[in-house]
Amino acid sequence: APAGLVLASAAATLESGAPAVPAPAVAGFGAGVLTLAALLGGGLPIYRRYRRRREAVTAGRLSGAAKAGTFMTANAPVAADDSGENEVVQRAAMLQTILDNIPCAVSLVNHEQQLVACNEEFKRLLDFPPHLFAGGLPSLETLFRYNAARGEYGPGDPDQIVTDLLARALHPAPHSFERRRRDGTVLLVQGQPLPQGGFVTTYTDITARKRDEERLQLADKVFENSPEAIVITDLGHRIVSVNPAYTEITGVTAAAAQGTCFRPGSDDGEGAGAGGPDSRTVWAIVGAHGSWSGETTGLRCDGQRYPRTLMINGVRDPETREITHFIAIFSDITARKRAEADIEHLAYHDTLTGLANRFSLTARLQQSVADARRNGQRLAVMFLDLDRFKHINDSLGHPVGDELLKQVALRLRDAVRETDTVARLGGDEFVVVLQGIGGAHDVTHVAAKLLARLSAPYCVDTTELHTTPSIGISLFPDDSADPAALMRNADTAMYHAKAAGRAKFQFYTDEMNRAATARLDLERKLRGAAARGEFELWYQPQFDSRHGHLTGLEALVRWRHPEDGLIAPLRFIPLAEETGVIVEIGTWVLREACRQARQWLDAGLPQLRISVNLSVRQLREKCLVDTVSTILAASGLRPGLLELEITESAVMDNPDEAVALLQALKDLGVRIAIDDFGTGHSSLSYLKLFPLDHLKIDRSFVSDIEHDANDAMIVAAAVSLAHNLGLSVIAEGVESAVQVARLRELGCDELQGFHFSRPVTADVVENSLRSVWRTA
Ligand SMILES: Nc1nc2c(ncn2[C@@H]2O[C@H](COP(=O)(O)O[C@H]3[C@@H](O)[C@H](n4cnc5c(=O)[nH]c(N)nc54)O[C@@H]3COP(=O)(O)O)[C@@H](O)[C@H]2O)c(=O)[nH]1
Repeated sequence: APAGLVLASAAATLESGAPAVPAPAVAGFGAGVLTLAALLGGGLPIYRRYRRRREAVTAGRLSGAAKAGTFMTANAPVAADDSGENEVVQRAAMLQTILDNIPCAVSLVNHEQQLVACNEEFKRLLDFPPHLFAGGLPSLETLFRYNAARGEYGPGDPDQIVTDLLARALHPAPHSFERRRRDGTVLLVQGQPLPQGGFVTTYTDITARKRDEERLQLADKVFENSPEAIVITDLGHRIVSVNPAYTEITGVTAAAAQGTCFRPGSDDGEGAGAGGPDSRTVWAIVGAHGSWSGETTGLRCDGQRYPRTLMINGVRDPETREITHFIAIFSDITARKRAEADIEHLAYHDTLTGLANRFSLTARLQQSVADARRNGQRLAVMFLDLDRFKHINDSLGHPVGDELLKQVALRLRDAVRETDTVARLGGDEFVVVLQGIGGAHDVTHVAAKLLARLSAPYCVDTTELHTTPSIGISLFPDDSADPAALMRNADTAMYHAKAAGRAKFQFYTDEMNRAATARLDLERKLRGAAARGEFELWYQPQFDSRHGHLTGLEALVRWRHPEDGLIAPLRFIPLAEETGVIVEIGTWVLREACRQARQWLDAGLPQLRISVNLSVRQLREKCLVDTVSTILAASGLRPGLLELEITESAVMDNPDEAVALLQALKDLGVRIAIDDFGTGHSSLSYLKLFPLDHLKIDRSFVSDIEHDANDAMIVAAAVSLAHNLGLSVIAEGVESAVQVARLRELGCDELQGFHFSRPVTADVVENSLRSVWRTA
């Protein structure tokens, strides 16, 4: 401000002529002309010239605060033309105009913390309501309070905030900071102290700039931290910039990459089959269409190839819309490709052996049949099942079973051509599809080879294992032209190979098909037959060989089907064994035999031993001992009158378990007989351990005993063995008086067979018992 200029709080005071300017403001000035600045209207100082008069105050003129002996001062405006006031006013107006037109908000605060000037932008930008300015320019404190109350300075006690701000404003220092307002706008606040006290402050709306900066920072972060490689090239495809992911994927540093040509395609200098288009093609498409995306094969700096997904776009100048750069984004999809390959492998392969699974076998067989039809060739489907695999799995554990299956898979794969299909359907079932075969003879050759290779011993850990395959074979087009039927027919043939004694291969025939259909029909009827009450128990008497009296009855099941009539056990017992239905049937037999025996006793008929056959499947049932015990208790039959017949092969299959099981049954008080003795491979050491009562010599040794000296010797040896072990011996299948005599001579204790009686119904038994049933 020019020398002698003083700011007054209101021009009106100045122009009133009274003691206008507060003492401090005019201190040091005597009478004469002075220029005073008055704040008018918009808040900007208006400069006016005043002539000051000073008079001594006399007693008669005392007024207001003036005292006698002091001076009274009066200011009168000087005429404009005479003092150059025009120039000052013009400059002031110019200044206000400038303030109103500069693109930021401006405020001027004096040393008394009074807002003395501001522009319209100040009110607008800081969003001050008009009422704040209704009584002229507000004080700094008013503005601070208003702002603090509306949270402009952030959280905290508004009073405290205002106190702090006012204290700071008393000693203004140059400052510059950003203030983010509650509505999200960002102001750059810059303050500058004034030489005469107070300060001027500018407020610039930098919201857009900040947003741009933040966007740039974000873009920078994305660029730096993106897991995808980002490459920026110029129009000549030369690399301008790459991000760290690029270096990570390719092994090429940013410095080394810069200036080199970016190759987005699958470029293979040696012409090896890399996937995707080459770089020239990709750039040509980008040139024509502005962008390209797809999969290509990249090359790392160590020469290793990797699959990648890549996207290239042209970057356009926002104004000219001309492409100035290209940006390529790509990622290494090695892991994804590997996972996809694994998933695909899982979908089409058996996880244990790596062979084709059922799903892919079906697809491949369809394809093979189509090829064979087109080429006029033959094709063979071989269905393989491992004999005794279940036993190995159950007794040695699943890890051993799994290892065995893996070795079988390897042997199968090794034994056939690369073009043939080898699949595992699950469990121990395998299928081999032989393509382009000449005829049945070729297949016989392969089947014999498979039989031999798969029958050779296996070594799992340190255990030597033995298994053999049963193989069923069907031929295209001979047995069927339909892939599903070829599989079914091979399965049927395999079943027949098993039934024919295992370790065999068998071609499919029409008779097999008929038998398989009948078997399926029987199986369907068998399920639930016990619940429907279709079974009957018949009984065959057993006699003392010396005195001829009745010793017991063997209970034998019969199936009376409502449409098919009486079905013999040999037709349905093996099927019931295979399907597991035997457990349901066996339980019914046991319950019915005990009930009937007890009923005969209650009817006053002689006390008799009742024999019931137990199947292998029943022996495997965990609850067998409980079942027998419950049935005995329910019937009220004395346990000693029940004899359980267990075949020799059933106990010798797993003798260690059999010892424990037979002992548990024996502990119930029942008797135990070994059935079909001589047909299995009994170990003497085990026979000793089994808690047996009876040994039943198989009828195959009885049927020819009168002519075959070997049979007689076997029976003699069995009798001797049994007697030495303290067991009694019964011979079954006795059909003639000669056999009776011979068996008596050989020391058999009891006899059973058609010679005495065929199995008969319970009614017949009852009548016979009433008339004392004995041998002649
Ligand atoms: N698990 C069960 N198996 C049972 C049950 N009922 C029977 N079976 C078994 O079915 C097979 C055939 O039995 P079936 O047709 O009843 O034949 C028995 C006798 O009829 C027959 N037999 C008796 N004497 C003679 C004879 O002099 N000659 C001759 N050719 N056959 C004769 O032997 C069968 C009894 O055999 P076994 O049980 O070994 O004593 C048969 O294997 C039965 O075991 C059942 O309820 N559960």
